[in-house]
Amino acid sequence: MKDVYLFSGFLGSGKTSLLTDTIRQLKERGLKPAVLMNELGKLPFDSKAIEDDIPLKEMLEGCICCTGSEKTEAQLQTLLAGEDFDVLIIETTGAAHPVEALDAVYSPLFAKQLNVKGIVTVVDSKRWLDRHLLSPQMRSLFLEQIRHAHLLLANKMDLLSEDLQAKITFELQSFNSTATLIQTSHGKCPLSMLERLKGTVSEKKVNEARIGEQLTLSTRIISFKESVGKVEFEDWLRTIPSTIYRMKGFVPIKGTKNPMLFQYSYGMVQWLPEYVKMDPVIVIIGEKIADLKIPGSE
Ligand SMILES: Nc1nc2c(ncn2[C@@H]2O[C@H](COP(=O)(O)OP(=O)(O)OP(=O)(O)O)[C@@H](O)[C@H]2O)c(=O)[nH]1
Repeated sequence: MKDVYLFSGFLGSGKTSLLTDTIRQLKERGLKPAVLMNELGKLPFDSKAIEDDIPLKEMLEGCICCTGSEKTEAQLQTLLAGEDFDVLIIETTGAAHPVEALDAVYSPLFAKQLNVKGIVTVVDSKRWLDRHLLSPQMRSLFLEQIRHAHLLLANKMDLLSEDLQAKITFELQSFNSTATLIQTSHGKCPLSMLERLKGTVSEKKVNEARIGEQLTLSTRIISFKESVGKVEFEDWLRTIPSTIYRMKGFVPIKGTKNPMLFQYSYGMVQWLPEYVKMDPVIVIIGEKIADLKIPGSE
């Protein structure tokens, strides 16, 4: 399994700085990184920060979550098939919702090859202090990126007094008390902090940190043991909590030759026939998903 890190954070928060420093540390350890970068809101020279020997896929026309997951899947497949690497870093655009970016990475096609370690959100500490100046939509995105992080970097600490550094750390921690938080300048985060992330996916159990009502986004991969009736499955879908944000994969439906392609997002369901016999596996992304009983699975 290759470790995958998703770098999230508002525009200009320090993601590229984190990326270049992480690559340096990985190389020092003799590990080979690969990078998937999207260029929305970026200047083309951003990718020049990545040295030539690093496999790099850029998504110039848009962002990882809105160019369509097929495209991301294709990019990942090309990387997996054609490049030799140990660790994949995905730098999302500062305008991407981390749930959607995560969604693009969790294709059932390579669920068993990629070990998604988690979302690392870089917070522009000055912007945190000035968040009331953001539009409601942008503020909400900014807060979502922080809320869903598994590791939070309170960055640009060099620009703040000690009092403000303490204030921000306290505020961020109370906003997302499940993430590990570290103070950084210029995105300098020890590799060990990244490696310590437990990963968000497990076939058997779900890694879900729970403190009070605050939950971290988590993921489960479900393998089906037997075919299910379509009506039965759709009845079950009507019972699931609204904290299930996304499901996708291949469901073995009674009476069909191959498992059907299944997509679920925000209550919307889509079924498509599949002409190739794919593994009957779905990926679920959401909160409070540990106790879900899925028809047809164990
Ligand atoms: N003073 C200071 N400047 C920083 C720090 N981190 C990043 N910067 C600067 O902030 C600017 C944006 O940093 P990047 O690393 O490019 O941020 P980014 O999140 O990749 O930016 P986008 O790709 O545009 O979203 C650059 O000019 C960095 O040099 C920091 O900790 N302190």
